[in-house]
Amino acid sequence: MRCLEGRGSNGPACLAKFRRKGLRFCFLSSKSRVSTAKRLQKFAVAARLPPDDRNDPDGPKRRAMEDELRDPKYFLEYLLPRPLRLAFFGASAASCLIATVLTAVRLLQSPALELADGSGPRDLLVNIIGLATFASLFVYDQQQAQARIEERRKVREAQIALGDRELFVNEKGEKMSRLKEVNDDWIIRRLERWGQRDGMPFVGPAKGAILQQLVADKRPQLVVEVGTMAGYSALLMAQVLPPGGRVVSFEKDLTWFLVAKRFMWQANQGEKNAGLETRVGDRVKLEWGDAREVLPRVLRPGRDRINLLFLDGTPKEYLDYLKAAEPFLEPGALVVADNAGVFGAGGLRPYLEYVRSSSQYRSELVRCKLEWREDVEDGIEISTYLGPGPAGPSPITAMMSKEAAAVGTEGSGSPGAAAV
Ligand SMILES: C[S@@+](CC[C@H](N)C(=O)[O-])C[C@H]1O[C@@H](n2cnc3c(N)ncnc32)[C@H](O)[C@@H]1O
Repeated sequence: MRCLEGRGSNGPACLAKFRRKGLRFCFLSSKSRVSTAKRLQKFAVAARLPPDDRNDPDGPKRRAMEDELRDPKYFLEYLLPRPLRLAFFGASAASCLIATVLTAVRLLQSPALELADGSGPRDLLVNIIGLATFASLFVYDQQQAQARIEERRKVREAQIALGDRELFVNEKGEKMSRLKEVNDDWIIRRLERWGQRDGMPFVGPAKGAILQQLVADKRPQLVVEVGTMAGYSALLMAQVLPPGGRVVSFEKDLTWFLVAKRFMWQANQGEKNAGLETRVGDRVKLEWGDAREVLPRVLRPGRDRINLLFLDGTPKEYLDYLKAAEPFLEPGALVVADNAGVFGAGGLRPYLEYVRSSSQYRSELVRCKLEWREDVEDGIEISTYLGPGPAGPSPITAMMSKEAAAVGTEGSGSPGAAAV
């Protein structure tokens, strides 16, 4: 916990100290076995992000730096090399030009014949359109590249000013700059700054601390997450996994999927440079697609047993995610649903009714604040999967659950075994 509280000025020193002692992550104390909602809530309050970014005179520079991380063009650039794009546009424009000239020459040589059968003018038009299209794409790409070069220059300057980038002289004596060794903590701090500034729906440090504590206690071999976004929660969970553990995270939005891929890659660099064999980013496997369809295809029946399922996608789909993942849940697995407070009476209602009334789950709400907001109450629903039982809740249980929700007694879920 000291480690989390010290994320501001003394955070790196604190983390280095823990690492020297061979600890991957450290919480308040080893005897802190967090099992009750109250304890988890206390934990969340203590882990709040220090106000190191508020009234920051370097704010504009930080924004310039982080804009790099938000622009999807950069992620496409990262995956699709520009030389290939230019070669394709250039070659296509050149072949259209050649075809245009050849068709024009043919038309000039035998105008009567070509005009009679109609193919000459049509070919000429098609080739001219192709030429115009590919030439425009070529020029547009060049212009975009110039704009990006300029933008990157500004980003580099901002990174140097903020200490994220260092200057060095290469073998040829040229002055160069490079990003400092980055690792998972660096990425997490960056994402927290971004999240706080723009109110991004990352799980945030307070709920993130609860999540980490659950993972640290549960020691899961397989964590499945629905809703990766930039990979903030996936990285947090990966940091505290036991040896051999992995996180499989599903994201349906391609841009976010690529963003998260890049962050996972970056998160590995510090550890790679330090010569470490196992890296936090490697423990996260990202899957692109709607989790409702992709999850049952990606996990192997009988082999992949989920020990912790974290749901943070579209609220009204939570029940579908759970149903898709249920055949893979290990008895005793934890199912953690974010935003059970803010969406408890809305999109999450069918999900909450299900886990609170089903005999297959024991469920409770851990109240906490919404990420980045001290004035908005939220909560995480933590349900324990008890194993396959009778199909679905009894009508009485379902009715009691509905009544309880109607009078606003949302909270400790009814242990299904007692209710049936
Ligand atoms: C609240 S954000 C997740 C934040 C992330 N867990 C974190 O704390 O950093 C929700 C994400 O879920 C994704 N999503 C929504 N519905 C999904 C689905 N059916 N399958 C996979 N991803 C989904 C969205 O594209 C979005 O990126």
